[in-house]
Amino acid sequence: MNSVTVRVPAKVNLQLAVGPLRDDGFHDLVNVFHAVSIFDEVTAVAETGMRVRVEGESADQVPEDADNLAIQAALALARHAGRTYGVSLVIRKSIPVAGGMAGGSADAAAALVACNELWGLGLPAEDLMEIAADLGSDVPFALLGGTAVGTGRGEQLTPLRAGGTFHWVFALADGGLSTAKVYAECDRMREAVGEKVAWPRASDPLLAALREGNAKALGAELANDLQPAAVLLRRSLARTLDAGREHGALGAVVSGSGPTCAFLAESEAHAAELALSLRGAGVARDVITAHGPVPGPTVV
Ligand SMILES: C[C@](O)(CO)[C@H](O)COP(=O)(O)OP(=O)(O)OC[C@H]1O[C@@H](n2ccc(N)nc2=O)[C@H](O)[C@@H]1O
Ligand SMILES: Nc1ncnc2c1ncn2[C@@H]1O[C@H](COP(=O)(O)OP(=O)(O)OP(=O)(O)O)[C@@H](O)[C@H]1O
Repeated sequence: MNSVTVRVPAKVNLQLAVGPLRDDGFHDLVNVFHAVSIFDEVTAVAETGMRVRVEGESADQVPEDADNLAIQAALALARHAGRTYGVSLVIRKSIPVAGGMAGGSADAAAALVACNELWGLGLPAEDLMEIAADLGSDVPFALLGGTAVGTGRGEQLTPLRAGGTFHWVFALADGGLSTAKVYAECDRMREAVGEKVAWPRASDPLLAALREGNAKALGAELANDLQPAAVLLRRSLARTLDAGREHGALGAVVSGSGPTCAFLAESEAHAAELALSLRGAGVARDVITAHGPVPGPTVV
């Protein structure tokens, strides 16, 4: 085989409970991940050396050198296998860049799956998971897909069964937000009010709503501890979230470190209607609909 293409979804965080800052610079989390139907595609072609090219949505904002997470994933996999391998990666982006939807992590997960196949390594999922955790906190979930709760820095995963399909609307913003800066702002805001940071706990009502496939209950439980920091760094998000609520979203939340805002709808038709209203309200660069949960990286 000299070419493998993998399709990989974005994520939204249904609950992001941020605990205390650890000595290693990360925070302990309860992170309820949910993979949604916005996909990047990564094609790996056998070649000597390693290179990456990025096409599509905001491609100019993604590095095409060793900073690209997909190339880092390929290098880490080759190192793990103890051999020198070559690959040329082409990434077709649809997941918003630096949008809080783990686009870079998705590309890294897709590159692991594609290169494992291309190089005929046949490494088991556990090995890929280990490599993924070293690449970034969101990469293990990007490899898993579906719905799962992440603890530790988000890399220790327990899959969850969702009792149905949920329909989403995403409001994309102009420009991204740095994940590290949003976490730092969250710490600063907590310190400023002398908040004692509690150990993060999963929300039982949220997990019940997920199990039951109850969109109304899930909408009411969506929660993100990074949201106040993201809104402070990007004031316009307050208006975007308000617009979604005013137009009938069951729930409105910033996705991860933002600036993408996620709105839960009652049905596919309701999502289409809500998307139309949000476009009309002029509160986003673009508005797209999607559903979840969807499976993780898939060879196409
Ligand atoms: C905001 C989320 O996307 C929610 O899923 C993730 O927590 C971020 O995951 P990620 O982008 O894979 O982040 P990483 O590449 O692992 O870390 C980037 C930076 O985010 C901060 N970070 C990340 C994860 C975590 N549990 N605590 C943190 O404080 C740290 O400053 C870290 O240096
Ligand atoms: N393959 C990639 N796709 C997108 N960004 C990448 C990639 N590789 C490296 N990057 C860099 O990583 C930064 C963050 O990109 P990404 O799209 O993963 O952010 P994010 O969706 O906010 O991440 P998260 O939700 O995991 O915090 C970008 O600004 C870009 O410079």
